[in-house]
Amino acid sequence: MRSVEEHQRAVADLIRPRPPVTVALSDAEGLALAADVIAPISLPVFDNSGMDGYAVLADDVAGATPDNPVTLPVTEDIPAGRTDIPTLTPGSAHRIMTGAPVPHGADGVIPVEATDGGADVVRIGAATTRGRHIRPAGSDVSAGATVLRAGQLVNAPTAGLAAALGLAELPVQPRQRVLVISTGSELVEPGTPLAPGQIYESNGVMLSAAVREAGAEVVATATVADDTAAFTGVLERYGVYDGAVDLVITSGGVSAGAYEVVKDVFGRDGDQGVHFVKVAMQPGMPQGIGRIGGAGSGAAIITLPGNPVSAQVSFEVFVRPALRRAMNLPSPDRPRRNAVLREKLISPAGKRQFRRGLLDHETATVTSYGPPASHHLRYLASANCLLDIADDVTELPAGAEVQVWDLTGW
Ligand SMILES: Nc1nc2c(c(=O)[nH]1)N[C@H]1C(S)=C(S)[C@@H](COP(=O)(O)OP(=O)(O)OC[C@H]3O[C@@H](n4cnc5c(N)ncnc54)[C@H](O)[C@@H]3O)O[C@H]1N2
Ligand code: MOO
Repeated sequence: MRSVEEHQRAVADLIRPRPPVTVALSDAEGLALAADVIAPISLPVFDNSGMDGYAVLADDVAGATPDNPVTLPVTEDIPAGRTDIPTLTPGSAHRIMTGAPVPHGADGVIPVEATDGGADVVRIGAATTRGRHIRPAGSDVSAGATVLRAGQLVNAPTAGLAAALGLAELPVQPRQRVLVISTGSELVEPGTPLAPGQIYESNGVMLSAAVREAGAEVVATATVADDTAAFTGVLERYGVYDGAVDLVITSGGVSAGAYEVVKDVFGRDGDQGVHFVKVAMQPGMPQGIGRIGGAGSGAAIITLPGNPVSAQVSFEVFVRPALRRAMNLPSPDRPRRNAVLREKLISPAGKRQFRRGLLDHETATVTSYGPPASHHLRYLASANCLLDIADDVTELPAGAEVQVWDLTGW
């Protein structure tokens, strides 16, 4: 059996970054920048007012106080968006709005609150200093400066900065394109009646959500019966052989039964580029890994076990970190921390066990949540961590320190 670390490395090697692309700003959100961003213009673009008020010459209002105001004629009105820039003649004021270009010759702005707000003539009850309430061109960003670095995540403020600089597109590390396939003749779509022996398909929904949460794109979520032709038909339909998919994630059909469609399609001995291995972990022992169409080319494929908890835990342990690394996204691994176990726990010898848990962040204590068997999806659904129990540990007493993976963290 291979170790969890060995399989993690194999999956990380398999899922390779796509070449960078340039995309519209709205499509760049949540992706890593693939290159530094150089400011094409300065910010602010022009000297502009930081206040609604009156542009003046500081010398003209020297000594003005509420009891001893200075009265000036208002010779221009400058709303934001005015594109001609007037010149202030000494001894006059221009009414100006926040963000509007400061007229040539003005060196200060008096906020409207310190005036009587006059439209033709204004009484100004405060002095000002040179540059007061004027935001100089280039005081935030100088044209030519490197404002964002390759690898930085495009988030709300970075997207905002790019837009402020007039950039409609950004170079990014694109999302991995993932096709999720659930296998099993017993599976029925939620919302339709169940016949005896049938169950509702849940892995596809769950793994697709996990793919998107990891920052990747779901090309499609398909369900196929245990039928090799149906399976390869799905690969063809969604362009797996045509370069439209980077990674195929399957669930089910990889254990030791008579109808193991995934093993039947790719062969059990690895000669078709997909290797079926046992990983010393619980849940998630039967795994498959390879490339459809041969080692060097084609889409990557990870075949996850069908038991729902096995599938989701395997995704957390192997696929999520590799996907995020390939997209250069931050925190590919869930945050890990030590917590004190609140009750005794047993674990199988020779397997690294990932138990579902409830972590109390404040007290750094953890309780195991639900039984270890891999069909107990209910407990995983409300767990907030995985307890990571080493393969040589068979029993942990209450009060023991245990490593947990914080599923609420990034
Ligand atoms: N003789 C052996 N039997 C099994 C072994 C073994 O080593 N020898 N391994 C067990 C372990 S561990 C696991 S995990 C499972 C993995 O089996 P498969 O990957 O082949 O999965 P299936 O048999 O197709 O399904 C297992 C279980 O999960 C349900 N399932 C599958 N897909 C879905 C889905 N999309 N939505 C909801 N539920 C799904 C399926 O109905 C089964 O109950 O094998 C053990 N057996
Ligand atoms: O590996 Mo299976 O996941 O134990 O149930």
